[in-house]
Formats: sequence, structure tokens, C-alpha cells
Amino acid sequence: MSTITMDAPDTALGMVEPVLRVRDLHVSYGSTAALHGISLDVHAGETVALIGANGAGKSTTLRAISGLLKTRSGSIAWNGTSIANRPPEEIVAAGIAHCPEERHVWPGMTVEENIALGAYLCRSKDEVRTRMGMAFHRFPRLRERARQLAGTLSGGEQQMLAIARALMSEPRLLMLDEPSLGLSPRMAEEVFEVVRAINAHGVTVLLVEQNIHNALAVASRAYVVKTGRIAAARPTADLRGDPELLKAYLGG
Ligand SMILES: Nc1ncnc2c1ncn2[C@@H]1O[C@H](COP(=O)(O)OP(=O)(O)OP(=O)(O)O)[C@@H](O)[C@H]1O
Repeated sequence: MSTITMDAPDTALGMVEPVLRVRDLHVSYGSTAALHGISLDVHAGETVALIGANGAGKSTTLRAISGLLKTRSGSIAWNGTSIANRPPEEIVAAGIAHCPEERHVWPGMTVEENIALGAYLCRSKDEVRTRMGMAFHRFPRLRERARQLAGTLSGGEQQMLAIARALMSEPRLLMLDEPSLGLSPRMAEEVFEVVRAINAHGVTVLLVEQNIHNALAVASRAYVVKTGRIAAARPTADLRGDPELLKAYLGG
């Protein structure tokens, strides 16, 4: 397996300026290094997956992009502007939303109240109402349960709720961390249908997913993350059609 050189275009998209450009990113938890030079590009309108074993550094990469973790070195550019180490709320305002692995819905609050939490950047009640209407239009199942406590929703519904809340900031890039975690295959398929629909509406998606089948089905390109580094960058069609290649990257 060869390590790719990120300055060389890894697809035909390499000729187009990416909306998100990460270069040589190093991140540590205290004195323990987790990322050892991650580089990746995401282009407008793409769905890109980060795949790899547990502990490879996928979630850490998303957390650094969304400003939840400080970077030690390297760069993160969003539409050509550096966002590395900016406060998370500034990054949300710039158009990047992060739906973390732990869904973090507030169980004692209603569905409606949980969604409204995503609207903290809205300037008026009217704006909140309009975006709430759009959220309920997109997620009719949540509309039916608007007054229900979030803690009473199924795992899949809670995931939809977390996505609906993230969309309240009207992001241009939605980062999803393990959206199918703990869901039944049917529920996971529903969540991925939602992801496809969001992407079809022009939102770029960066996805971390342990379920390789789901990741390769929804994304057009994938980065394989291995011990804090990018081991490969491939169109998902290549990986779908070549189980041996996938095995070589992911180790079985
Ligand atoms: N809060 C933390 N404190 C200390 N080390 C951490 C913390 N979170 C992650 N790590 C370490 O950082 C490395 C990368 O972890 P990360 O969670 O980014 O991996 P991942 O690829 O997302 O895997 P998973 O699917 O298990 O979440 C691992 O060695 C992990 O143990």
C-alpha cells in the first residue's frame, strides 16, 4: 500500500479548488499524538468518507476541523480562509456543522426544543420559525413527534434529530460522525437516505463511518485513515469493486 502525496491531484477533482483543504494536520490529546499529518480535500457538492479501524483518528480529524480540538501544526482552510483553531461557533457561522458520534440529544427536552438549540445563530424568531418549518418538512417523522421528549425516540430518530439540529445553521458542509452507530440495518438505511437527500440539496458531506458498506454506498470518494495518517485516497467505486484492495487497506 502506498502513501499518497496530497499535493498531487488524487482525482479529476484535483484540478478544482476544494472547499475544505486540510494539510499535514497534527493533533494531540495532552502529550499523546493522535494525528500525524492528515491531509485531505473536500470539493463542493461531494460526499467524502473517512474510513479506517477504531482509533485511527477519524473523529479527531472532524473535531479539529470543527474547532473542538486545537491543532499542533498543519493547516485547515475553508473556502481559502484558515479556520484552524478558530472558536467552534465561528466555524459554524462560516458554514460547517458537526454532528458528533455521541448524538447528544437532550433527553429531557422535546424534539422541537432540541432542534431549536441548533438555531442559536439565528437573528430573529421568524428566522428560527422558517428553519424549523424546513426541518420538519425534511423530517416528517420528527414533526409527528415535535412535542415528545427526545429521550423517548428510537436510536434512528435521535440520529435524525441530531442531523436536523445540525442543519438549523444551514451549513455548506455537514460533518457526520458514525451516523449509523448502534442502528438496525433498516434504520441505518433510512439515515443514509437522508444523507443522500441533504447532499442532493447541495450540502457537501464529510462522513466518518465504521460500516464500510454504508460508507462506500453513500460517498463518492474515501480516505483510508490509519494510525493518524491517510493511507489511501480512492473513488469509492474502486473500493466497492475490489474487495481485495479494500482488505489490503483495512486489514480484513
Ligand atoms: N478524549 C481523548 N483523550 C485521549 N485520547 C483520545 C481521546 N479521543 C481519542 N483519543 C485517541 O486518539 C486516537 C484517535 O482516536 P479517534 O477517536 O479519532 O479514532 P477514530 O478513528 O475516530 O476511531 P473510533 O471509531 O473508535 O472513534 C486514538 O488513539 C484514541 O485512543
